[in-house]
Amino acid sequence: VFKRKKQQRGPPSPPGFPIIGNLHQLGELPHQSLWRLSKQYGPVMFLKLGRVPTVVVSSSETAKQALKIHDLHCCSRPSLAGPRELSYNYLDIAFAPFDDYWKEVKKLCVQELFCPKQVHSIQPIKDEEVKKLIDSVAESSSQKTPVNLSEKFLTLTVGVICKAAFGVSFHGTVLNNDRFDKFINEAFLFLGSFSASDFFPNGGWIVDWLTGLQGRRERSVRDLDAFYEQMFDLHKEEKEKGSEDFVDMLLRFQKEESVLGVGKLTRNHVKAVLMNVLIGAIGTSAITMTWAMTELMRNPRAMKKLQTEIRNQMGNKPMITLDDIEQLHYLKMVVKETWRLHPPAPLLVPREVMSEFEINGYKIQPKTRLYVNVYAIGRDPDIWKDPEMFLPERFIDNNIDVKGQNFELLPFGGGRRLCPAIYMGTSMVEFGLANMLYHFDWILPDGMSVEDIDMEETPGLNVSKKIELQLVPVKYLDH
Ligand code: HEM
Repeated sequence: VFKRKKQQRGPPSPPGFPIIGNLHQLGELPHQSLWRLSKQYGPVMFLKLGRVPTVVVSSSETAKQALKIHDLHCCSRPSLAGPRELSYNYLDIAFAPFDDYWKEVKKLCVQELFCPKQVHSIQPIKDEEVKKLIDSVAESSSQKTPVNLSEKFLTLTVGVICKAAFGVSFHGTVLNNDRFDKFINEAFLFLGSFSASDFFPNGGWIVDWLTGLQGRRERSVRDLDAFYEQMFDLHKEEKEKGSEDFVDMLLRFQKEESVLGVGKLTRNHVKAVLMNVLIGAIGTSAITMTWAMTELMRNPRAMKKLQTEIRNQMGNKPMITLDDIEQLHYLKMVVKETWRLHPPAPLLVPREVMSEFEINGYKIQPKTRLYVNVYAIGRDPDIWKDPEMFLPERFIDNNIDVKGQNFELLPFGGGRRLCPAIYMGTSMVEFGLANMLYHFDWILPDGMSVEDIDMEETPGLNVSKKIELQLVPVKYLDH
């Protein structure tokens, strides 16, 4: 009787199979499959993913309960094979369990690495990188050829982040864009893709070994390690004197033993944090800019309104500044609307429950893996009128922001695990978009109509547009 009563108190669960449980229901794009399942089983759902008990919350109310009210019960991270290897055994911020080391290192990075002062200090780097982007797009516009915007946005963020992190440009070095894309894509795959050992902790590694996944993962760790080492060398040899970059800062923390109450930082700590910076910053920002441009192309009214706002603000000035960006209110609404429909991390980063708590009266047990489906929340018709429509104006009369306090819009997550670089990420996205829309008009390649724009997504920790966005730029000549 006791057993039955306890079971009754658990959240509703779709029926599963022995051994694999509900694994087969995840599909290629888990955030979408889980969204569909939540319509049937409700906003708190229990799944057995292989051996792992998992709870998915899919409404703003239940997200608030998890991320705010019960945050302290569930703000650890599960132990996963890819993240473990790429973070040198959890020496990073994003995948480290909730402990003293994580608390100290996150505080340090929030205060020094990702703070507004730092965002302002890297503005000259952004100006330089965006100028390269404008010049290369202008070349395509004179030849009337399409530009691969997914790739261009990635190049922009890689350029900015590498310079900000390592103090050196990697343009023209052995670490050219092609190779870097490959690194990043492989790393993303291993951080997000679910490997057998993540669901079958006792024997899954055999499957990973047999399928070759383990070998690929080890190669990816080796490649990235070699990359950090090369960048450290370049940093030592080439860096001009000047402002402190992320590596300078991390090396300074390494020397100041007293910075961390929990011990001295090693070279591997520095690499693990840099992994978070690279992976955290590059994909997310480029993905957002690409989706925003895609939605604007499908909504010419919003595109026109945004370009008019930017061009009125700029007059004939050649360079967009951070102060200009602050005046672009419609741009900010467009970015929020993009995040509502296309959150780059639609299931955030998985959490692990540390002690028992309840959501909607359902008991959640320690060691349960917890996903917050922010993709489902962004499309919830109880919160958003006409959720499938791209309508930036819906943000005019409300104060909904993305800082983790409005549980209907959570592109950066919330609670103790909130993304520490919201300002840095937002300003990167707004700056890149504003420049592309100020200097160019955009048309679809010959023979393509708005209905042909593809909206398919790629799987992974960060979900991007599957088919790269190709558009033809037309130079705006008023300045
Ligand atoms: C458009 C830009 C960005 C988006 C949408 C984004 C989104 C996110 C999300 C959803 C999480 C997980 C939150 C959770 O589990 O509740 C996260 C965590 C994190 N992000 Fe970002 N991010 C962005 C930019 C950045 C940048 C620029 C950096 C670093 C330079 C960064 C570094 C991190 C780190 C270190 C964490 C781990 C926090 C923790 O576990 O305590 N992110 N981000």
